[in-house]
Amino acid sequence: MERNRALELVKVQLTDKRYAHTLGVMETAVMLAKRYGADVEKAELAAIFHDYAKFRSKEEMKQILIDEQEDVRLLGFHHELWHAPAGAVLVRKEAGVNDEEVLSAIRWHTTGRPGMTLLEKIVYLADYIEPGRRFPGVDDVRTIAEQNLNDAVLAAVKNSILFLMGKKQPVFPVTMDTYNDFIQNGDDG
Ligand SMILES: Nc1ncnc2c1ncn2[C@@H]1O[C@H](COP(=O)(O)OP(=O)(O)O)[C@@H](O)[C@H]1O
Ligand SMILES: [Fe+2]
Repeated sequence: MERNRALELVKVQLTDKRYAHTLGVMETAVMLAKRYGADVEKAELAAIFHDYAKFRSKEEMKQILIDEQEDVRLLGFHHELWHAPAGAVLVRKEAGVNDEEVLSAIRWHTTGRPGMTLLEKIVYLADYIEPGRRFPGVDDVRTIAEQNLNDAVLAAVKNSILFLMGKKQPVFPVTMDTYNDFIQNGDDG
């Protein structure tokens, strides 16, 4: 799908602020794809659509997760986690995107997963470091992202886990599994 068409489809789904974030993720994902040899067009498309379902109702997202037999553990965690897998489903159904690599990068952009693909890492990291993001540690991750993709994704995963723990919030186990995967498998992860 052409970039402007994708942006048009996404813009109406989002608030202005979230759309601005999306543009930041798009630019960052394209930059990272060029740097690390990923498919630039797929990275751009996945980034544009990554938060497509962000403002859907809890009820709609929950029903999608049940219908599509997504990981049932998600239902026991914060609904913020639901927009990523629900988004992958809706982007296929409503926007007609059928590229599994693109859909998978949307699906895993919030939690990460063990054995992340290059495209999944790029979208996950772009979401974390896009220029509009301001949280403790993000500049360190930006610096690492200039050198080593796996190290940068690991740093982002670690920061996210520590951030949630700092607020005494539950951590979805797949993110812990992602952390362990990077630690145990290093550059193969
Ligand atoms: N493993 C996790 N367990 C629980 N909550 C998480 C986990 N990972 C991310 N979150 C929370 O989910 C929310 C959405 O994350 P994300 O999709 O990365 O950002 P965005 O707000 O840009 O959509 C964030 O508030 C984050 O704190
Ligand atoms: Fe998101």
